[in-house]
Amino acid sequence: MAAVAPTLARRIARPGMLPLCSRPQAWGRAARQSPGLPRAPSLLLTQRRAFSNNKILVELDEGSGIATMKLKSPPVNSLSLDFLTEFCISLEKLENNRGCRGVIFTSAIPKIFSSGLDITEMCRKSTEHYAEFWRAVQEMWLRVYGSNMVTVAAINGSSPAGGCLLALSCDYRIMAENPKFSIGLNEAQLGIVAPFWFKDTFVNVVGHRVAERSLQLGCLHSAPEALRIGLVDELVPEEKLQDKAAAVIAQWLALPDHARQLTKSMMRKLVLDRLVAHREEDIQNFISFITKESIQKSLHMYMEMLKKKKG
Ligand SMILES: CCCCCCCCCCC/C=C/C(=O)SCCNC(=O)CCNC(=O)[C@H](O)C(C)(C)COP(=O)(O)OP(=O)(O)OC[C@H]1O[C@@H](n2cnc3c(N)ncnc32)[C@H](O)[C@@H]1OP(=O)(O)O
Repeated sequence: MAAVAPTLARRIARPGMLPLCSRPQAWGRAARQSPGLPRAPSLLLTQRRAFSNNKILVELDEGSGIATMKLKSPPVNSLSLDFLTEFCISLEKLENNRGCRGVIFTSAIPKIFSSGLDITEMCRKSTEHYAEFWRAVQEMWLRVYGSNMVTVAAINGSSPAGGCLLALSCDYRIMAENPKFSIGLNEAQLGIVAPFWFKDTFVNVVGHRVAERSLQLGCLHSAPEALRIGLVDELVPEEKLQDKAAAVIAQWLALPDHARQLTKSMMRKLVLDRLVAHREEDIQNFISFITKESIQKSLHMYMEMLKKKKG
């Protein structure tokens, strides 16, 4: 962990402190600026503001109000505690900026959107570490799924498990039309189980039957198959992905914010409230599950398999 990171991590994870997501988000937050006429972002003569931390590059186009969060944590954008902490801090900055109305999540790493939760964070660590890590995973989901902003995933690479969850939590998913890229909640293949809020998010996107089959088999779907089952909304050539994402956001932002935000809140509130109400219990469930010797063995074997595949 980088020198500064434990402090950042504690900001999110310290018990007794208000978690960041306790601020009202899609439910009960004032509407953002009035949208005005829809404008194509590329036609605007506007100022771009950029900020970054170690793992995420953020660029905000102040004219269109659209930000891009580029995940940049080599080799595979795995969602480590440090990464999740930096992600939530960057997203909070955008949430607090009333000029920012939409966010595109994409990757700066070729061929990989995100490889999901960092498996090493779940192997042979202390109970305190597991609690801190899992709270950060919850925080990422609560923030993205509950965001007032329009969120679009521009999926420019493979996106298993936690990477898929990030995409599923957005309002719209556009994937590069490369059949080698895959996406899905493949937890079962690792011998682990997607928690109820991963499952609920998935069901809300693809429906119960498709989700059940896909989750039980731990499927990773190729980009064309992901489109067919509704896991992503459209496929575009990779070079057009960012422009398409900006165009989609501009279209969504053309509607009055309060109507869109209240509708989003109505659609997502039940699922969000369920985790908020059972957050500590969910952390305890994670710890009981992940500390089982059989689960640790499964994760170890999976990591070995990844290494063998390489060499
Ligand atoms: C009763 C119910 C209770 C429920 C309680 C909860 C239970 C727990 C729930 C946990 C939910 C978990 C969610 C997850 O996200 S688990 C992670 C799933 N991710 C994967 O399966 C992806 C694995 N990775 C890959 O398939 C490939 O790496 C990938 C396609 C992403 C890239 O392939 P590529 O060939 O380009 O790169 P390499 O495979 O060589 O990988 C490079 C190095 O990166 C390491 N790596 C890859 N993925 C991860 C990862 N997710 N975490 C940590 N490290 C990762 C890989 O080992 C290589 O490392 P080395 O260079 O050191 O060998």
